[in-house]
Amino acid sequence: MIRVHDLAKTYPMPGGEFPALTGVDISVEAGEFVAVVGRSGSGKTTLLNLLAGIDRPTAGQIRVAGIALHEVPEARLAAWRGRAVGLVFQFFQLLPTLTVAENVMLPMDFCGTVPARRRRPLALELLSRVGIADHADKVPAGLSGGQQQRAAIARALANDPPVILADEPTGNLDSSTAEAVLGLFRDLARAGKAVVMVTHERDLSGYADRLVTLVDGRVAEDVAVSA
Ligand SMILES: Nc1ncnc2c1ncn2[C@@H]1O[C@H](COP(=O)(O)OP(=O)(O)OP(=O)(O)O)[C@@H](O)[C@H]1O
Repeated sequence: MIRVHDLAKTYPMPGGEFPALTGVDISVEAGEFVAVVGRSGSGKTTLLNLLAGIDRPTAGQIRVAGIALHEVPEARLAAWRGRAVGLVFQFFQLLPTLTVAENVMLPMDFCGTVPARRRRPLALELLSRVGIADHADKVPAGLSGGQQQRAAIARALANDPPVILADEPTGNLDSSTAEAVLGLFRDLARAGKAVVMVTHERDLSGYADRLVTLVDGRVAEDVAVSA
């Protein structure tokens, strides 16, 4: 589902180019949950943004959900992303003036893949899947942090994308809520999604399948997580 080969990303800096990623090789299959760890500045968010087609690589190959992101024109990326990738962020990024159900329906409205009359029932189904159907008609501010992250995960699933990318999704949650969210990602992988999560969580056993460690923009380690 994800194939990255010899990927590089440099950022222009006053003194020259800064190499944020160099020679990165990573593969993620459907049904796999891969955690990406590394110190601040090691390139984790840069990698996730490249996988999401939010940013473009400087060099190398990056194939995600059937498309070669290093080749495809920028204009096609937004439509591709809406169907192929579900994004989850540390601070949830729910729209505060919409209800939780309306937030989940937004990607459906944007892509038009779900017929209009099916959107709310599907949003309620997804909210029930993440355990917060009772909160569908509240605005996000009326929910706890963990509940807001569940809502954001439901939104990421709106168009049934094969790939879920999460950037520190537990970074703003207490430890028991964080474990529940990790469990949701594990279950999504078991249901066939390819899940890549940037994280500072230390103990991923029982959740992630693989741990990729970035050091200074390079893959220092790519190992199975022991159960
Ligand atoms: N737009 C940019 N312009 C210049 N340098 C950047 C830009 N974005 C990131 N960088 C640099 O690239 C490196 C990698 O950044 P990145 O945000 O990917 O790291 P990270 O591992 O996600 O860090 P953190 O854990 O703090 O979020 C850092 O040194 C950062 O300063």
